[in-house]
Amino acid sequence: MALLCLESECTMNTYSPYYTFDRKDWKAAQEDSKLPLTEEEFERLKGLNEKISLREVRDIYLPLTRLIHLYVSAFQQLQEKMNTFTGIRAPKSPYIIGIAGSVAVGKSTTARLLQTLLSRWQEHPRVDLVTTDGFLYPNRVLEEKGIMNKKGFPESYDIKKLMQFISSVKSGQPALKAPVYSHLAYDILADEEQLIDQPDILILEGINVLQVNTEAPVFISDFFDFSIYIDAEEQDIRSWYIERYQLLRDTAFQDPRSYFHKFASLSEEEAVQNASEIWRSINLKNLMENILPTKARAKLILKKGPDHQIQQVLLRK
Ligand SMILES: Nc1ncnc2c1ncn2[C@@H]1O[C@H](COP(=O)(O)OP(=O)(O)O)[C@@H](O)[C@H]1O
Ligand SMILES: CC(C)(COP(=O)(O)O)[C@@H](O)C(=O)NCCC(=O)O
Repeated sequence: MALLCLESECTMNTYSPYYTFDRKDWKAAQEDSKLPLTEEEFERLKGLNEKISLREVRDIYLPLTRLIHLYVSAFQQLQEKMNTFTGIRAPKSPYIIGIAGSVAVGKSTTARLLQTLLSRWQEHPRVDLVTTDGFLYPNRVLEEKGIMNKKGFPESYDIKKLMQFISSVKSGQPALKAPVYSHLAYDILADEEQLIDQPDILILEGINVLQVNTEAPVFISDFFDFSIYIDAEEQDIRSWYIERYQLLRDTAFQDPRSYFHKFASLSEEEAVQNASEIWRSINLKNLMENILPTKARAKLILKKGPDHQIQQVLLRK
């Protein structure tokens, strides 16, 4: 059975650079209607984010991982052929997937979902996930630079360090270490590292991964084999940001170690006001100036509706 619908069945403009699928077309990409996930596996996925619906996993994310699996298999076969052609037994180079989009659009949920689903294939069981927040400058440096209110903007990242890291991963280097950011501490954790040791697939997730800089000779995305931009209407993302902030106020902010502990006792109304202000002055500005302009650079765009359901999938030809 065809994995993707025929051109005539798809909502497709023949001369668009994208194949455009609505939910129905995308769903048709499934091999059969039953979910090839065990109860236990689905429970594990629910553990990633209890708001994810089984229907969404079955209709959208499973077909998506099947598609990515095709790309990874082709990549792995090409690597083997190249090794035969060159006679060089080069270290195995991981398949790298970038996931971009606004703060609060659902990048980390999607990344964790894809990590879990992609690792079910025996051809690529080792799927690592790195988030670019680990490459933010520590608060001390951001304060010195006077850009504490610019967290997430291009200048707040140690981009050289991120370039060095992604280039080493792609070269197949073993035992690499990625720095770790804590949302609780709102800072880099100086005494923690994430070990990345020649995975089959590396997912790099972050608001900045498709950004380009006219002064740099190479960009992060030059190392990507596949890239995804998660898209949604601004007012929807804004309300997801505020909802998440309210949830954090009731949970993580209650922890005295939390950077935002001072906001734990805010009233409902004050919390909404505070979150709206952070959204307006930092995250919305960053979305408009630096994130949204990178959308067209992605291989695949997932367009979400107000309930987080994917309404449209655009795949670059
Ligand atoms: N597929 C989804 N279904 C339901 N809720 C979701 C989904 N993806 C994300 N969310 C919710 O949206 C908010 C932002 O998601 P998150 O993955 O943390 O975003 P990001 O990593 O882009 O900041 C969270 O509250 C999360 O629970
Ligand atoms: C840490 C972030 C910059 C996201 O980083 P990413 O992993 O996408 O590189 C963002 O979640 C953030 O904290 N922004 C600052 C404004 C705010 O507190 O929402």
